[in-house]
Amino acid sequence: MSLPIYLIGARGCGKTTVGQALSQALGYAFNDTDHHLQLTTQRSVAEIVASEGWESFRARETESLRAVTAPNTVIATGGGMVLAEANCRFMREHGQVIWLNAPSDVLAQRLEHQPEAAQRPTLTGRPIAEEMGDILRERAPLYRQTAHHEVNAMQSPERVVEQILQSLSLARAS
Ligand SMILES: Nc1ncnc2c1ncn2[C@@H]1O[C@H](COP(=O)(O)OP(=O)(O)OP(=O)(O)O)[C@@H](O)[C@H]1O
Ligand SMILES: O=C(O)C1=C[C@@H](O)[C@@H](O)[C@H](O)C1
Ligand SMILES: [Mg+2]
Repeated sequence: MSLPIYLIGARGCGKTTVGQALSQALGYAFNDTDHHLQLTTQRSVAEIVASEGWESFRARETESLRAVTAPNTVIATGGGMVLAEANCRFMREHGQVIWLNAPSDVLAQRLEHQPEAAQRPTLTGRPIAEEMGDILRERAPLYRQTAHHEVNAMQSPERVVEQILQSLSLARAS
């Protein structure tokens, strides 16, 4: 039995895309806190935020994190999972945490190409490039502190998977 692997990072860094590929490479299950929340509530992120507000969404995502945590599972987390210190502690204590790091202009470009507005309602009300700059300034220290390993998420998803596998086996050897 192996510990879960949590992928953390800002919107658009590839947690869902890379997480699915990583789970296949390892023969692990895959789960995603945003998808879990959608399935259990039958509502999108935008709908939950519109009816209950961000604070309620954040409480629900903490529950999702706990619900999807299982051995031999790759878990893609919501971009704001690190905002609650208890979530950061929980992930570090229960598994290996990987930060997929990419600069805000790359993230903004990906999100402009594939906005998925139901999954990603605006966080600040500002244009996407500015929003991602603000969000990364606020959250980069949290991603950095929480992660056991940081991986450059500007590479192809296949390459990101390889780098994660490398970090994990290096970690096991040390
Ligand atoms: N390494 C990559 N290179 C190029 N494009 C990528 C890469 N990873 C993801 N993408 C693209 O970026 C977009 C966002 O990816 P994805 O949904 O996996 O991000 P996410 O981190 O799960 O975002 P969220 O926090 O909103 O769930 C998608 O269109 C995806 O195809
Ligand atoms: O960055 C964020 O705060 C978010 C990212 C998404 O994964 C969703 O969890 C939600 O849209 C909030
Ligand atoms: Mg995702």
